[in-house]
Amino acid sequence: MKKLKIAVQKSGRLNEDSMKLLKDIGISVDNGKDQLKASARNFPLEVFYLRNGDIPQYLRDGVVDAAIIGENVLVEKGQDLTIVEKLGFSKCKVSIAVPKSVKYTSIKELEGKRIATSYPNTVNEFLDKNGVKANIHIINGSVEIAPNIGLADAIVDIVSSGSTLFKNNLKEAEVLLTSEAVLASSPNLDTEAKAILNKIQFRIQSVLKGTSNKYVLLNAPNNKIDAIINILPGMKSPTILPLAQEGWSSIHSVINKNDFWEVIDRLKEQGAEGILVCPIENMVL
Ligand SMILES: Nc1ncnc2c1ncn2[C@@H]1O[C@H](COP(=O)(O)OP(=O)(O)OP(=O)(O)O)[C@@H](O)[C@H]1O
Ligand SMILES: O=P(O)(O)OC[C@H]1O[C@H](OP(=O)(O)OP(=O)(O)O)[C@H](O)[C@@H]1O
Ligand SMILES: [Mg+2]
Repeated sequence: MKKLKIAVQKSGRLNEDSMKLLKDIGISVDNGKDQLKASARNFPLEVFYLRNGDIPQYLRDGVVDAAIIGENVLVEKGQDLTIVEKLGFSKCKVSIAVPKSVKYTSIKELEGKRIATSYPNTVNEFLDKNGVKANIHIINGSVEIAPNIGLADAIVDIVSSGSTLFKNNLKEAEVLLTSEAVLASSPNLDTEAKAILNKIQFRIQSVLKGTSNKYVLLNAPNNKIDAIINILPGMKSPTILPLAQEGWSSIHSVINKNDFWEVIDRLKEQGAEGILVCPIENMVL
C-alpha cells in the first residue's frame, strides 16, 4: 500500500507541536530523535525527520510529499510550493530591527547600509519593492548580535515575544511578514498521495475547529430560553432539553474560544446557572 512521505522538523521549535498534531489526528508514530524516518503504525504515512531549512528542496524534488514547516521558510525558499493548511502554532514575524539608539522613520534610511540576516531572499524582495539598495550579510544563527559587534547596521530575523531584540538593544523597525507552522505539499503528487493528504487535511481541520471552540452546557428558566439562544449561535441551533425541575431547561451549544468570556458574562446576566464548559477534541461538520 502506498504511503505518504511527510517531513517534520527533526529538532527545534516545530518538532514537538508537529508530533502532537499527528497524535491529535490519531496517527501514532515513534518520535525519531535518533532516527531519520519512522512509519506510522495505523495510517499510510512515513515520517522523515529533517531540518526545517532543508525541507523546501526535498518537497520540490519529491523526496517527500508533504511537510510541516514554518511559513517563513516557504517564503524564503519555497514560493513555488503549496500551502495546504495553516496550523496555528509557532506564530512569529520576520522583521527588520535596528539599534535602539538609531532614529528610524523609513526603510529609505537603510539605503547603502549593511543588513545581517538568515533570510536573504525575503530581505531582497522587500528592499526591491521599496526601491532600496543595501548590502546583505548572510549569517546562520545569533543574527541579533551583529549590530553590537559592528557587523551590520540592521538585522532581519524572527521576532516573537521581542525579548531577543530587547536583550540585544534592538528595536523592531518593519515587519516583513507574519508566519505560522503550515502543512505544505510537493508540486507533483500522484492521485494516491493526494488522497492520503486530503485525509490528513480533513482530520487537521477537525482538530483545529475543535480546539478553537468550546462545548457549553447550562441551565436556564424556560422564560429565558429565547434570550439565551440569541447569545448562543451553536453549530446549527442549540440543543434544549427539559430538566426534571419544572419550568427549567438544559441548553447545550458550541462557542468560539475567542468570544468565550464575553458570552459567559452575557449568559449569567440572562439568568443562566450551572454553566459547564468542556473542551472539544474534534469537530466534524
Ligand atoms: N521565537 C519563535 N517563536 C515562534 N516561532 C518561531 C520562533 N523561532 C522560530 N520559529 C518558527 O519555528 C521554525 C523553526 O525554528 P528553529 O529555530 O527551531 O529552527 P531553525 O534553526 O530555523 O531550522 P532548522 O531545523 O533548519 O535548524 C522557524 O522557521 C519559524 O517558523
Ligand atoms: O522574539 P523572541 O521571542 O525572543 O524570539 C525570537 C528568537 O527566536 C528564534 O531563535 P531561537 O530561540 O529559535 O534560537 P536559534 O537562533 O538558535 O534558532 C529567532 O531566531 C529569534 O532569535
Ligand atoms: Mg531558531
